[in-house]
This record gives sequence, C-alpha cells and structure tokens, in this order.
Amino acid sequence: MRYLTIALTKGRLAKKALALLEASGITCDEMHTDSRKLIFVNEELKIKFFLAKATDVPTYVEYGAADIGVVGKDTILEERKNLYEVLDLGFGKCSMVVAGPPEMGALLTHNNAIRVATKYPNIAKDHFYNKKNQKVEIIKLNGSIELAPLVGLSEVIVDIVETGSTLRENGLVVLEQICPISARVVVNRVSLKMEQERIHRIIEGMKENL
Ligand SMILES: Nc1ncnc2c1ncn2[C@@H]1O[C@H](COP(=O)(O)OP(=O)(O)OP(=O)(O)O)[C@@H](O)[C@H]1O
Ligand SMILES: O=P(O)(O)OC[C@H]1O[C@H](OP(=O)(O)OP(=O)(O)O)[C@H](O)[C@@H]1O
Repeated sequence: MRYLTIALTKGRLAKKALALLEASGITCDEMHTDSRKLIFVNEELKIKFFLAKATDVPTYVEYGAADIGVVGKDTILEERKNLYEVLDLGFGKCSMVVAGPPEMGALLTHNNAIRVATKYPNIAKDHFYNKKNQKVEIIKLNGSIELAPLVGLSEVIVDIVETGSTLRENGLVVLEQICPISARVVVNRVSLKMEQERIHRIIEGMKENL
C-alpha cells in the first residue's frame, strides 16, 4: 500500500486542520512537538502529512506531491489550479470584499479607471473585469493591504475581512461583497481515481468530526 500525503496550510488554518486530523484518528506522536521536522508520518495508516504556505498547497496537490490538501477558498480561487474541491470544512470563515474609504463607493458604480490594491490579483480581475466589466488597474501587494488607500496607492482594495476591526481602525468600510471564504479540502485528480476508497474514507472521517 502506498503512502497517502496530506498538505495542510500553515498559519491561521493549521490548528483547526491538525485538530481535525487528530479527531479523525490520523495522529502522529510528533504532532505536538516544536521540532523543525517538516513531514509527519502515521505508519499504521500509511499516511504522511505536512504544513506548507497557503499559496503552495494547491501546487503540491495539483502535481500529486500531496494527494489531499486543506486550504482556504481564497487561495483556491486565486491559484486556479486543476484540482477537485470536495469538502467545505466550515472553519477559517471570512469574506472576500472590495473595501476603501466610504467616499470611494461612488467610484464603483460607474466605469471609473480606479486603482485596486490586493494580494489577490486574479480574484480582483474576475470581480472587476468579468463580473462588473470595470477596467480598473490592479496593483499587487503582499500584506497590510489596508495601507494602500491610506497613503494614496489605490482608491480601493480587494481583501479578506473577518472581524472587520482592521478596516474599522483605519477608517475603511466594506464597499462590495465578492464571496464567502472558508477552509476546503482539495484532492488531486489522479489520486481521486486511483485511491478513491482510501481518500473517501479520510474525507468521511473529517466530515464526521466537523
Ligand atoms: N482574518 C483573516 N485574514 C486572513 N486570512 C484568513 C482570515 N481568517 C481566515 N483566513 C483564512 O486563513 C488562510 C491563511 O491565512 P494566513 O494569514 O495564515 O496566511 P497568509 O494569508 O498566506 O499569510 P502570509 O502571507 O502572512 O503567509 C487564508 O488563506 C484564509 O483562507
Ligand atoms: O477583519 P479582520 O479580523 O481585522 O481581519 C482581516 C485582516 O487580516 C488579514 O491580514 P493578516 O493579519 O493576514 O496580515 P497581512 O495584512 O499582512 O496579510 C487580512 O488581510 C486583513 O488585513
């Protein structure tokens, strides 16, 4: 029997994803250590799992280096990899929105050539070009996106909102909703065919422990 490999997202989603694996019986003695080890193995179940940066999880799964991945819907939409999305885990809930200073709302109702700063250029393009047919300029940033309208880099941003406190504390508001976000399970296309039964069992195990 070959090993099945699961890629989990580091950071915000890690704790709940690891707890879910543990509750589903996919445990590993080293799971709770602070070692620098990158990959964990459950010899009995022939399952390996590792933690990777969010944007890399769809890449591991598309290439089959991981059979299964746990990753945010935002990353799935942005990375546009060829994967099966099989389960909504219902945690890591937040929203993808257009936000900015309240007075910038008026610029979204006409075909204004505004600037949009974001960590998610593909999601922003899809929203403005395809859904709204608005020819905006998209400026890619890698963090602290809320800074952009405060310093005049852009009129609005496309970003994640969870509690809303980052927006509030910076005088920004949600101007348009794009889509709800939560953690999802994705599966490699070939693995789903070749290892259907084992993958199905793992996913059922996760479902039962949500
Ligand atoms: N408030 C939030 N802000 C950002 N992501 C959130 C939030 N709440 C839930 N998430 C989900 O958690 C995932 C991982 O977020 P996290 O901030 O850990 O990684 P990241 O955005 O890739 O950070 P970094 O760029 O610092 O590595 C996101 O892709 C998203 O699906
Ligand atoms: O609505 P809130 O609860 O305030 O959460 C939303 C904020 O959290 C995320 O940033 P993160 O902490 O990942 O830092 P970053 O800006 O450097 O990406 C996101 O990009 C928002 O800035």
